[in-house]
Amino acid sequence: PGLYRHGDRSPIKAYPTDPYKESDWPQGFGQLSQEGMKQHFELGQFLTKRYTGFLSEDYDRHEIFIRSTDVDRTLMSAEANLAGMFPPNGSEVFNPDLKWQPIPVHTVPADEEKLLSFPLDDCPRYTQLMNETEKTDIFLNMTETNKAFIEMVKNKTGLEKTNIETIWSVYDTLFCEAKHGMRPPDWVTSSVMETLKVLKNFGFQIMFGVYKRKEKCRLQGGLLLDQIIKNLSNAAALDSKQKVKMMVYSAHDTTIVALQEALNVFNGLQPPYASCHLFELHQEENGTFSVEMFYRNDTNVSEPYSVSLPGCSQRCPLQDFVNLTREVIPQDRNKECQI
Ligand SMILES: CCCNC(=O)[C@H](O)[C@@H](O)C(=O)O
Repeated sequence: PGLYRHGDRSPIKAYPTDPYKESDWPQGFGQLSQEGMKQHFELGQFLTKRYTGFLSEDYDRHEIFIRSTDVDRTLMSAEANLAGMFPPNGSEVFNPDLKWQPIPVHTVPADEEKLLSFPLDDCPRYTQLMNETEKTDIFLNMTETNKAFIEMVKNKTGLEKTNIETIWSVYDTLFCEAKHGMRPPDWVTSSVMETLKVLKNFGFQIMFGVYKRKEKCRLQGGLLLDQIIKNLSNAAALDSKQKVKMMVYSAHDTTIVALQEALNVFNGLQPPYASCHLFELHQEENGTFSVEMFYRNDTNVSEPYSVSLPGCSQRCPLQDFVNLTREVIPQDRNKECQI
């Protein structure tokens, strides 16, 4: 299975005093840019190259299944990714002037999405854990230390309330504008961006970690990890009818963070555009199965980073992988969410 974040996009929104408005973006807010399309086309080429010999050269609908959140930027990222993975050759060409073939991208309506959108907002116990997180020393120190800075951002941006979450949004908007050559207002110096970045990453760290990580993960990313483990176990089952060799999930930065915190391998940084977490199931000589994980978060290096589950070797026996992750897999999430 592979999980990736969509590619480069326009900001989700503007802050009140932002000189740039939705009309300054070719497709408006929250939309995949051509840079984002290229990023996923390239990731698709990487995946096909990496799995040459495992996946058939030609697209085979029995071998790969793609699911995306029902959001334009993730649906379009998956389409660009598949254009990179499976350009048609020979008999697959349906239009000689077009090196592209349609490949299904599955999804579910946003209000029914429970696998790929995090944090899920249907869990009172998780809300309680987040309220408790905001009372921890580490959170209070972070907000106290940056009190004047947050106040300055509030005044400059015209935001009614500023907290760690809304700071994420200001950083995101300024980051997207800078990436697309839009000059920031004078108050946005490089040190302001650096502090915003630290606070933004802190926002990701507290989302599923820092305080009661395991319980937060049981209620959030553990749902996705449970599904991935089921995919791996089915593939390893002797009588495996499952022909699907690769499950691909097209999602968001918070999806990757939720999953990586459940695995206790999160590096504390927002996953970059088109970053990709890979699980590979390998069969050993003796017939047993092992899981290897990789995280491709830097396209300047040719190979993705190996990622080890804490307490297990990089090539982790499937049974150990299941045992070591059991504590973040919810047994009865509805019950665990009640307060
Ligand atoms: C409220 C906006 C939430 N942000 C998103 O959905 C983005 O896709 C974000 O998750 C990302 O990966 O950029």
